[in-house]
Amino acid sequence: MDDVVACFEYYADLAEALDGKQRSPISLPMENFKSYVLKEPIGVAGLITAWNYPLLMATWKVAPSLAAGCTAVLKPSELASLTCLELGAICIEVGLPPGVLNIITGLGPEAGAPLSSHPHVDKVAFTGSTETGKRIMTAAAQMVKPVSLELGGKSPLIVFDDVDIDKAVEWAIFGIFLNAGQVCSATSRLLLHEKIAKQFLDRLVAWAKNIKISDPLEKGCRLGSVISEGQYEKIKKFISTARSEGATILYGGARPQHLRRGFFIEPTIITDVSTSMQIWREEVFGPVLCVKEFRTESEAVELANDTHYGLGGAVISNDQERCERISKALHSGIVWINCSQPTLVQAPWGGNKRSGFGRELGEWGLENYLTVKQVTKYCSDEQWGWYQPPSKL
Ligand SMILES: NC(=O)C1=CN([C@@H]2O[C@H](COP(=O)(O)OP(=O)(O)OC[C@H]3O[C@@H](n4cnc5c(N)ncnc54)[C@H](O)[C@@H]3O)[C@@H](O)[C@H]2O)C=CC1
Ligand SMILES: N=C(N)NCCCC(=O)O
Repeated sequence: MDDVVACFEYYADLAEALDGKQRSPISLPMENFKSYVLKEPIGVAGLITAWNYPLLMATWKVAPSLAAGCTAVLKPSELASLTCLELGAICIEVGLPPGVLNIITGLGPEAGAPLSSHPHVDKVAFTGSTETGKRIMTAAAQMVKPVSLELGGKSPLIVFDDVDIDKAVEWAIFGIFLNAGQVCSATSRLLLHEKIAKQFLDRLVAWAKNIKISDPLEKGCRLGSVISEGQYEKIKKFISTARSEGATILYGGARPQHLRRGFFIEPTIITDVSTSMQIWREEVFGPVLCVKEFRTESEAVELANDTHYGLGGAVISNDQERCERISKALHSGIVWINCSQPTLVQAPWGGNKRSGFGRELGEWGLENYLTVKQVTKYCSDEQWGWYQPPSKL
C-alpha cells in the first residue's frame, strides 16, 4: 500500500511539472523557422493487469496515464479484481470526473481481448504472461496501436566468493520467496561461485527453514499461499518435472506439514540443474529457486544471459568494478547490485527480449501515455520562393 500511495504522489508531481515542459524549443540551424514540442495525452489508454500485485500493478498504469491527461479503461485480473474496484470507489469519493477512469472486470478473452482490439482505445499497457502479451500485441497491431508489455522473467542472481554470506543469502531469499515467488522480476536462477557454493547452500537452507509460512494475515508471515489451485498445481508440476529430469530438490518441494489446507508450497531450492532443464528455462511464478555454480566472471555472465527473458538481473560482490562490468553485460532492463527486488517509483521498470518492451515508472512511465507533437512556424516576412510567381497582369 505504501508503494501505491508513493506512486500516485509521484505522478501527481509529474503532472504538474508537465505543464512547465510544454512548448520546449527545438534548436534549428536556420532563422526563418521556429519549432517547439507539445506533449499531449495519447488518448484512451487500455490497461490490462495481472493478479500478483493487483492494486500496485494497476497503479503503475493508472497514475501515469491520468497524469498524462488520458482517460483510462482498467481491466484487472479476474483472480484479484476487488482492490481495483475499491480504487474506483475512492476515485468517485475524491471527485474524479465520471468517465476518466473506467474499470471493467471479467475474463481475458471476454473483457481483455475486446479492449486491446477496440478502435477507440489508443494504447494498451499490459502486465502478465508472455503468451497473453503476444495475443495483445497481435490484436493491437490490427489498429497500429502502440503497446507496452511487462511480461515474465527468469532473472539471475550472481553471487561471487568475496561476499558476506549471510547478507547475500538474505537477498537471495528475498529475491525469490517474496510474494511466494509470484513476482515477474523474481531472481529465480541463483548462480554461485564454486568456492562458496557449499557454504552458501547450507546457510540458504538454514534461512529457508526459518521462514514463517502462514496465513498472510498472521503477524510475521513471510510466505503465504499461492494465488489459485491452478497455480499451485502448475508449480508442483514444475518441481516434479525438475526431479524427473535429474535435478535435486535440496530443500522444500512439498506442502508445509503444519498447513493442511490452502495452496501452500514450501520454499523450494533445486540444485544439480542443467541449462536444458525446464526449471532453468521457464518461469515458475512460485517459491522455487534453481541453482548453478560457476568458476569465472565470464561463465557467470554467459549463464545469466542464457534465457529468452530479460527483465531483471542481480549481482552481489564486494568488488564494485566487477559489479559495474556485470551491470553492462547483463541483457536485462533492470540490474540490482548487492540486493534484489527493491523497486523505486522514480526508476524505470521493464524488460528486454521476451520480457517485453516499454518502461513503466519514473518519467519513462509518463512518456508511455504521451504523444509528441512538433509545431513548426515559418517566421520570415519573405515569400517562400520555391515556385515561380505567376504574372500579376
Ligand atoms: N510477469 C508477470 O508479471 C506475470 C506473469 N504471470 C504468468 O502467467 C501465468 C498465467 O497467469 P494469468 O493470470 O493467466 O496471466 P495472463 O497473462 O493470462 O493474464 C493477465 C491479464 O491478461 C488478461 N488476459 C488474458 N487473456 C487475454 C487476452 N487474450 N487479451 C487481453 N487480455 C487477456 C487476464 O484477464 C489478466 O487480466 C502465470 O502462471 C505466470 O507464470 C502471471 C501474472 C503476472
Ligand atoms: N514491489 C516489488 N518489489 N516488486 C514489484 C513487482 C512487479 C511485478 O511482479 O510485475
